[in-house]
Amino acid sequence: MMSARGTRETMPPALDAAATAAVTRPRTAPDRALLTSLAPLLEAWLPGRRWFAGKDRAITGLEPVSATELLPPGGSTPGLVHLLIRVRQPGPVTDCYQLLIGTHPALPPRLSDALIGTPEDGPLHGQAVYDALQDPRLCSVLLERLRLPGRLGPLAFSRAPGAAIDARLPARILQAEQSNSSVVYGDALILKVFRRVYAGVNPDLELPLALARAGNTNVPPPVAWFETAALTGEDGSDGGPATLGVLQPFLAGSTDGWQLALDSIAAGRDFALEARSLGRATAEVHTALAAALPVTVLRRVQMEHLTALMAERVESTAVAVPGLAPYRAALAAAYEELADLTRAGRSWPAQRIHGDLHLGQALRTSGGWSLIDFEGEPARPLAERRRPQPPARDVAGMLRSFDYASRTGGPDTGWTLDEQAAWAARQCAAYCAGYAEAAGADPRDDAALLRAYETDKAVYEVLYEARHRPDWLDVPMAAVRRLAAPAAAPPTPRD
Ligand SMILES: Nc1ncnc2c1ncn2[C@@H]1O[C@H](COP(=O)(O)OP(=O)(O)O)[C@@H](O)[C@H]1O
Ligand SMILES: O=P(O)(O)O[C@H]1O[C@H](CO)[C@@H](O[C@H]2O[C@H](CO)[C@@H](O)[C@H](O)[C@H]2O)[C@H](O)[C@H]1O
Repeated sequence: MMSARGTRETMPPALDAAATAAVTRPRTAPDRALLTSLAPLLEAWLPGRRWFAGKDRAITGLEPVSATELLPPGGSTPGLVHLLIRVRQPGPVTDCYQLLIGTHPALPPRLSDALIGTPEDGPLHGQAVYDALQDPRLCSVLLERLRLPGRLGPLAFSRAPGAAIDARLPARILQAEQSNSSVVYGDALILKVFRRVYAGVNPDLELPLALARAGNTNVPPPVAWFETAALTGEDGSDGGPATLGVLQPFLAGSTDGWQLALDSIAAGRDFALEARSLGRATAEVHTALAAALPVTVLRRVQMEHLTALMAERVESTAVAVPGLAPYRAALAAAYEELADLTRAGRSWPAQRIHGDLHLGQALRTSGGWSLIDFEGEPARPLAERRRPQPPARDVAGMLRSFDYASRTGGPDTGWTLDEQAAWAARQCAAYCAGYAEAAGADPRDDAALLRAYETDKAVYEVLYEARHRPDWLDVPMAAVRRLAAPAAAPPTPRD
């Protein structure tokens, strides 16, 4: 576990006496009475959250993992309780979720959208219980905790050496529906609070910390973070501490690559210079990760495992999205081609990578591109996400994103399908050329690997769109049709 550093400091004037008392008064035991009174409200509230992964299954029970007071609940002033709960649902694993629960004797109307409910009995009887991350005042309490490294019950707060945190920065909640919840403090810092929590260090802390220590500047360096003491693993084992949240610099004035790409399509501008520079930034991050963290070589056994996972994804997605079924065999051919190469003795270098790279994960500032959100594919077990993988997976993710941008922005501009494909091909070529400049190797030279990863990502997207944005389903389905007919789909073009 990363050790808590630093010493206690005097409290800033912005926090009141109640907050001062609470942050130094830990309460560690899971509070069953508290959860019992909250359970019916949470069971109704959780399925409506974008970050709740179990929307397709009924909740059969909630179990407390820990309940930690940050401000005493139940009184005449707002309270704040940090909760970790396991959500029981049919299926082999029970997910653990992080909730920050605000309590208020009379919830102000500005917080009405955050209301979870009002318990009819138990310790919070009559109090409004709400999502504390919607309340700037309670978000400030969390920032104050991060300013003061140390322990609070099972929670451990750490700060990067030399990092200064001004706890008076006003909090603003990012409203966009995301996999997690993020709070911006005064346009200077952003705190990502992980909602679904896994035993072990989250790559969204691990990789940016490793990159910061290696001097890489393409990723915002963690300023502070918090963890919980040993959490049981997904398989019931003792999985060790789990990362709960990461505070990092907010890149004010940045625009994400997705928006920039759509703007450039709408304005009829080319994006190739940006794509090229994004390719270079990706390669620089990969090079730094390979130097900072363990690397390996994937031989036959590992590649067979990898291609088996890809094939499994096709099968399970075809069950959930029947429109994919006719392409199953043709898609699997891309994975077979890789497996054939390994059987012939070919091996591939693997290293830690981003794992879910797309244009929305790239922020353009005046100083260049920054990459964010190193969590990897959120639905996969943490151990799998932390395994070294071929960097081509990230490259393929970005290539898919250029295809998405052209098919989303192109029709509004009146482009034909050929014009959309030509735009995407130009950006893919520029991105790969930029990558090659910085990495010394061109990802297009490994066409079988790139095609397998593009295929795997397109299949992932089919399920993602079917679940979250059915109107967008045809974007990855069009890619599936193209990738399933490789003779008609030329390899990624060169400049
Ligand atoms: N360092 C940052 N600076 C500016 N904006 C950021 C930063 N980190 C994240 N964001 C914004 O917050 C959004 C959510 O962050 P992300 O890490 O992708 O969270 P999630 O895991 O919930 O998808 C991003 O789409 C981006 O717009
Ligand atoms: O929430 P995350 O950023 O972790 O990623 C998920 O949501 C993305 C959509 O917001 C989704 O990305 C897909 O759509 C993008 C356009 O909205 C496109 O640029 C990506 O290439 C495409 O994969 C992502 O797959 C999903 O994991």
